[in-house]
Amino acid sequence: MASPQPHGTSAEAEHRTEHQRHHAQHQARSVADHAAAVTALLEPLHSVHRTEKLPLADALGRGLVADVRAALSLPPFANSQMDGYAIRSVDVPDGGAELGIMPPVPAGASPAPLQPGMAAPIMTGAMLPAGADAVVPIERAVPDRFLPAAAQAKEHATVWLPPAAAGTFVRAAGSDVQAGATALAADTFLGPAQLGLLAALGIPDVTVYQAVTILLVTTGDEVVEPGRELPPGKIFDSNGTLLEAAMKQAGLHVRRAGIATDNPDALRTLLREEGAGTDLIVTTGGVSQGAYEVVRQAMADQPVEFLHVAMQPGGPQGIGTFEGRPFLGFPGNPVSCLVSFEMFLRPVLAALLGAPAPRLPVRARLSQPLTSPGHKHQVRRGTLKADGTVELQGGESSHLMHALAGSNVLVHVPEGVAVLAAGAEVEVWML
Ligand SMILES: Nc1nc2c(c(=O)[nH]1)N[C@H]1C(S)=C(S)[C@@H](COP(=O)(O)OP(=O)(O)OC[C@H]3O[C@@H](n4cnc5c(N)ncnc54)[C@H](O)[C@@H]3O)O[C@H]1N2
Ligand code: MOO
Repeated sequence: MASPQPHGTSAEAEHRTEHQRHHAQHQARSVADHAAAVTALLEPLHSVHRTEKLPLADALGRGLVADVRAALSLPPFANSQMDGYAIRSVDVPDGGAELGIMPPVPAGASPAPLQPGMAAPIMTGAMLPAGADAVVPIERAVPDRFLPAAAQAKEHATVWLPPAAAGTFVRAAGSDVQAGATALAADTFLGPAQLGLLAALGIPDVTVYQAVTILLVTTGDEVVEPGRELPPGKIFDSNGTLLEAAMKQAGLHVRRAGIATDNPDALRTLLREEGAGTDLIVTTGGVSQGAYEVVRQAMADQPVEFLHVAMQPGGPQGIGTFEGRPFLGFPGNPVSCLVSFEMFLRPVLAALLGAPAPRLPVRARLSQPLTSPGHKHQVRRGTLKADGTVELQGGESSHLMHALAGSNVLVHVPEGVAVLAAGAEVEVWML
């Protein structure tokens, strides 16, 4: 957390030194406080006016708007967990018993009640006949094969079965979910398992939050589209592809507007024209202290704040609205902009709209020591191994795209921690 702003009477404030004033102005905002600011900016997206009803398969990766109650129990009826014989457990004493055989019960049938002293051949998933309370798997029966229909049709066909306690290999009605229970809570992320549950409950479509549409603009006179010629002093645009892919993978809709040059008027025109109909503008670059900070310049007359978050990488950030449209200005370094997305945009949208899914935080042990600026939350990149150790990839610098590409986790070193030894436990987020 950021240290509290100095306060006191205005007379006391006047006595503050120039240095103190300068320091207060440049005090970094904590990660939590910036996440709260991003939440406040995007809160309007959490609205009943931004929901839609979709067939299940189209709702993959969205957030559920309201609780879903189970209209039926799952399983809806007691059924067999094995191919075998349905019995009344009291009919088979400890030493086993020879029982008469009733007509078989295939899955999908609604069987007649089980007569006392009889066994019904039953298939996995088939409804247990009334009166039956246990199933003996076919391989424990003698004979251990189902009789052919003709033999079974013969009168007095019998099978020897060992005893089975009541409930053996029976899947009780409602053992998964009870009718009337909350099957899924509002804001649940809808992955395959959640959609599968809705299907199991017989629900064909579901009300979800609309996908967020983002205008993504990368900036910089030095940045060239991949595939073009690379003049001296220029670099290829990696941020555009990196963030577009991250956003798409998170289920967001992305509109790319090419690369904006370091001309603020051109950038304003582009944001105005391309931003129409989008929920959020995200830019990369042009937010720090340089002489040609195009994003800062383009936002000069807009309610946009440029500040420093106590985080490395991803320290310089812009936040506000451009002509009323929510705006986030991520820093230009590739790792910085991805970390900004993972630290702010993904978790804030996940909390507001149930999607995208938040990153899975796990505890891991460092395989080597590290140092971190104690006054910042550091985000390193690493490889989580099967033995629960994490190996850092590359240093802390935010231009290390190759090291990022070799990583599968973000490694968190919280504010206040300056040194960690090999073997120290850290939180990592699975990418
Ligand atoms: N005097 C200061 N200088 C810098 C500070 C600071 O606090 N004081 N902060 C540094 C940090 S930290 C970062 S992060 C960057 C952020 O700078 P900008 O957001 O203004 O970004 P640029 O200057 O435009 O670019 C930074 C870096 O990233 C490269 N870049 C930019 N766009 C792309 C792209 N689309 N694809 C690939 N690489 C890109 C760019 O060439 C620069 O190397 O500022 C530091 N400076
Ligand atoms: O925030 Mo900058 O991202 O440290 O490199």
